[in-house]
Amino acid sequence: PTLRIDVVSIFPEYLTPLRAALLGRAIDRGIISVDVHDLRDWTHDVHRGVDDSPYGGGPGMVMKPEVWGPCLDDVCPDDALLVVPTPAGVPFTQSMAEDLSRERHLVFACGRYEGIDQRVVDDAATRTRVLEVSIGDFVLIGGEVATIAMVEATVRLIDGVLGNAASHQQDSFSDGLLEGPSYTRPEVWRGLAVPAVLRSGDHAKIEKWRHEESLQRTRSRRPDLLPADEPGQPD
Ligand SMILES: Nc1nc2cc(Br)ccc2s1
Repeated sequence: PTLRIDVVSIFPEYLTPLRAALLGRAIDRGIISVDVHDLRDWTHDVHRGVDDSPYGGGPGMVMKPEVWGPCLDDVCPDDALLVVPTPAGVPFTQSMAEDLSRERHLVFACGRYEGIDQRVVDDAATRTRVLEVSIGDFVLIGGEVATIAMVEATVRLIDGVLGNAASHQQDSFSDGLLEGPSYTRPEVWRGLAVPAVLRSGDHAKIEKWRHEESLQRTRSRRPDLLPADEPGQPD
């Protein structure tokens, strides 16, 4: 395949959405491969324990290095890129998705609890490239949903995955602004009409109107995305 994806989780069934719809088709067509591993297969004890209390005290549990280490030894070769979703990670962006889509082999380590013993990442970093990545300023229960989001954002960029109808060429962040409103038939729905300009056939006017809508929406929802020369920049 163009891209090999391995995911490690204590809830492998959480990753089944990766086999549905367009991503499932990409697997069937051999564009990508997705293998999910149950971290508990690398436990040693009869209780298949994966976590323990945190040194220094505090709430919650930490995932054991003695389980994660051998797992990544088997699942993550040195030439792969290890991606560790965590609220404490660098922000995941479209640009990072583009970088990941050019990789040959991605390994996602899904943590739960308060996270994975830091020495697992530190040890892996002596052999391979490691990215600790956040998908947003909110805390999930584990890294699985973040992994699904990052895989979807990454795989859709690989040639052949999206039909050309759903091309990613005009992605909403392509000009750095938020996408404005979209409309389709009927022309009037529940008394609401489609903006007349969109039915004018005047493509220059339509393009101008759409850019203005994008700017207006970006000013109101994401002033941080505004280019320096646009009014409305946060101080
Ligand atoms: N936004 C995110 N929240 C979490 C929580 C855990 Br627990 C593991 C990974 C992530 S990524």
